[in-house]
Amino acid sequence: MSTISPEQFRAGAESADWAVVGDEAVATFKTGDFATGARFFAAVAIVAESANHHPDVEVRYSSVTVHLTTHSEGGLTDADAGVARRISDVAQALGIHAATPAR
Ligand SMILES: C[C@H](O)[C@H](O)[C@H]1CNC2=NC(N)=NC(=O)C2=N1
Repeated sequence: MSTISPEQFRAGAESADWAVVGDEAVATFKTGDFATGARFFAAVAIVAESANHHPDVEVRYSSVTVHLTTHSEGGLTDADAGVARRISDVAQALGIHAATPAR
């Protein structure tokens, strides 16, 4: 699997939640409290396991930040775009909004 451009990632992720920063895509979800963050992380983990593609996740009291990259390729791939789309879908289903990424 070869790496993709930021534009290709954004097209695949189909969501404005994500910013491309260097070799990774990052989104911060405003969960509001720790219990919601834990529930959201559990849903992210299910997505990651089913895709066999795992993000780095920071769970904080009122937000969860998700970092996606393909370690084996050293950059963004279609796997990252696909997992990003599914994570954004899960957030929407849980009523969780992303912070507007810095462009
Ligand atoms: C053996 C296993 O399939 C690989 O280690 C997978 C697991 N999850 C992964 N996740 C991410 N983000 N990058 C990878 O290269 C990767 N590789």
